[in-house]
Amino acid sequence: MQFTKWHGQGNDFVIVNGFQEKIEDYAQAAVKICDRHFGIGADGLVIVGPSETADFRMRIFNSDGSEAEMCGNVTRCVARYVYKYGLTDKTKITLETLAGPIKPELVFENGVFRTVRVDMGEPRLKRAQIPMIGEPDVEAINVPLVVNDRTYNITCVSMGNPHCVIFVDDVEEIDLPAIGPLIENHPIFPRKTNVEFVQVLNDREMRMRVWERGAGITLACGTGASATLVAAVLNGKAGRMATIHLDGGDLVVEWGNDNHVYMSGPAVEVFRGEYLLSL
Ligand SMILES: N[C@H](CCC[C@H](N)C(=O)O)C(=O)O
Repeated sequence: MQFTKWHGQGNDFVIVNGFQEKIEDYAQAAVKICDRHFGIGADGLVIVGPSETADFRMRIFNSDGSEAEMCGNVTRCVARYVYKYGLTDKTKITLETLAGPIKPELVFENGVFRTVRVDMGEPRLKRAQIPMIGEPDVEAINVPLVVNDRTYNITCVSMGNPHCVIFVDDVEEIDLPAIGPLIENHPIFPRKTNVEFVQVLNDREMRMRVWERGAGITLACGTGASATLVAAVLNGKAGRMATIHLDGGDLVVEWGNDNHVYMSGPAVEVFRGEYLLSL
């Protein structure tokens, strides 16, 4: 199976051309391919294939085999991938995802590629939309969640996938491997959740570390950065545009007056190759 390996600020993915490659069991393939010792190694497997409603359909599988509704970092990589490999000559594309249509745009300056800006769509804030248990039409903004006798004030935002955002004084003090999975798998989240710990530096900058649903600690999370900005605005902690400093690099996120969230950042192809194991 031919593949190409990309990353968005260190959040890395194997991208497969679904027009050419046929994979029987995506979940099983994701676990094998994402294994960093017995496989290629990645945070996720992404298949780009035909769509009846958009330019392409993008399916995202976490390294544990679970399918995610959306992934921000790989959306930037897919936009560059389809353009670079001649699957399209458009610089503004629409991707069909389980989170709805997502619109990345390749930004060039004087003919030189600069960045990818993604229309991530609108944030969903009602508990039923996250999803999380509780009054379905009520939002969860700065509400308490008790985990191991410690209370965390959480703000939940869906970007098509669920995010639990927690503001803290010092993100470096957070024992992410210990607390991340407890919140990811908390019974209040029927489809689990991604978990973001955020330290506000000023009203235009935040530091964020993430425990991702189905993948654990990653170096960056595009939907998580988007959810972080929205949560910060809702809590009066930042303006509607900010730089999110992640372990793997920075992402710039803006919550537009059209209620769409826009995320900008790089996309890098690291290598391409042929995967030989039977899937
Ligand atoms: N683990 C996430 C999917 C990948 C999201 C992240 N890598 C991003 O860049 O948005 C989930 O299960 O919702």
